[in-house]
Amino acid sequence: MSLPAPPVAPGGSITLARPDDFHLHLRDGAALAAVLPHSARQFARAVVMPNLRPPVTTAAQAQAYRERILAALPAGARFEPLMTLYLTDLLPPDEIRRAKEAGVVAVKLYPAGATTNSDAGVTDLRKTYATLEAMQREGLPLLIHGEVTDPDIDLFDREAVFIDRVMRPLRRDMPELKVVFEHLTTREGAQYVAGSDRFTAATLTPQHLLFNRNAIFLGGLRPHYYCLPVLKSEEHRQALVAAATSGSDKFFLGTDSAPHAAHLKEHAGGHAGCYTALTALELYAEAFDAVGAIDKLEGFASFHGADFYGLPRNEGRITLRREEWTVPEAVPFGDAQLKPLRGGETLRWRAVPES
Ligand SMILES: NC(=O)N[C@@H](CC(=O)O)C(=O)O
Ligand SMILES: [Zn+2]
Ligand SMILES: [Zn+2]
Repeated sequence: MSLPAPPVAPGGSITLARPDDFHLHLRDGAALAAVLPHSARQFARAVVMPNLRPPVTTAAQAQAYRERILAALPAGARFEPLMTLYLTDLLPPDEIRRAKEAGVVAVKLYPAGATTNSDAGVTDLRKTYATLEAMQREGLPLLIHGEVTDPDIDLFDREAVFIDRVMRPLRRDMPELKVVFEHLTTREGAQYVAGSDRFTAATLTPQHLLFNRNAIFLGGLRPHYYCLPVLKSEEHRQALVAAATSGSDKFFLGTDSAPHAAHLKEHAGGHAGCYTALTALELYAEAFDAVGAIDKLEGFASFHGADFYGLPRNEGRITLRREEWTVPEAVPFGDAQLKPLRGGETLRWRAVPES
């Protein structure tokens, strides 16, 4: 056990290599234009999720989406979108080579019905094995929303059951396929990944490191804390914090920032997703600082993910200052409003990118 990092005094700061976000929803059109500057301000690169309507299922669609993202960047911003394809039962193995040539960095598995815009997702992973074999050959990672959708399984157990029903058989059948278990939410998930070989890694979101499921219900139903996989109990949160701050290179930053218009979250059948891009690094800093591990943030945020994907580490830097500031309650989102997680609250860290 290493000693806790010394606390950073108010007004003090730490500087990190510029980080990357390995799990980000940017949407499209006016929504894309509204949220992209927030991510581009803090992150050098982001792995952009393909769950648009219709989903991004071909190399050509991924290239066109990448062009729309670049066109929506504020003047002078330096930000590289890393594109992904959406795995369906019908994604042909040939598309993998074309995707690789087009600069696509990964393929995303959404079990059909598991989350937002997953109706085109995979119904049985075995139907995709020829495509997964092509990915294994090309070294293209599979990113997994790891929840079973069986209605008989309790919502809070869906990740743990996924490990036994899907992850273990997949790892046995496709041992050298690179796999990222996205947005881990459980102790079982953290233990599974920590005990796996070098082909398996995981992303962790700020909300799952900072909050347990009480946050959804305290003082009334709070839809802005509702995302999928849903927040779990305190025991699980602590296991995730331990994994993130362990220094293990199998765990890295992926916000899963998932913007939905406020009126669609504050709604019967409210949409799943927390909007964290505006405050991402500050939220992670708070989670790491709370356990005296701010010195472990740089590896988690800036090195482990790039190393797993085989990308160069970033050149630029970003400073986190120990300074209080209040998160805006809402930001414009096309014709609607978007409510950032912790909107209206005071945060203790503030990110100051290098100009
Ligand atoms: N995390 C979420 O709650 N929502 C994501 C989808 C996802 O990552 O599962 C979204 O696209 O809104
Ligand atoms: Zn997901
Ligand atoms: Zn997501």
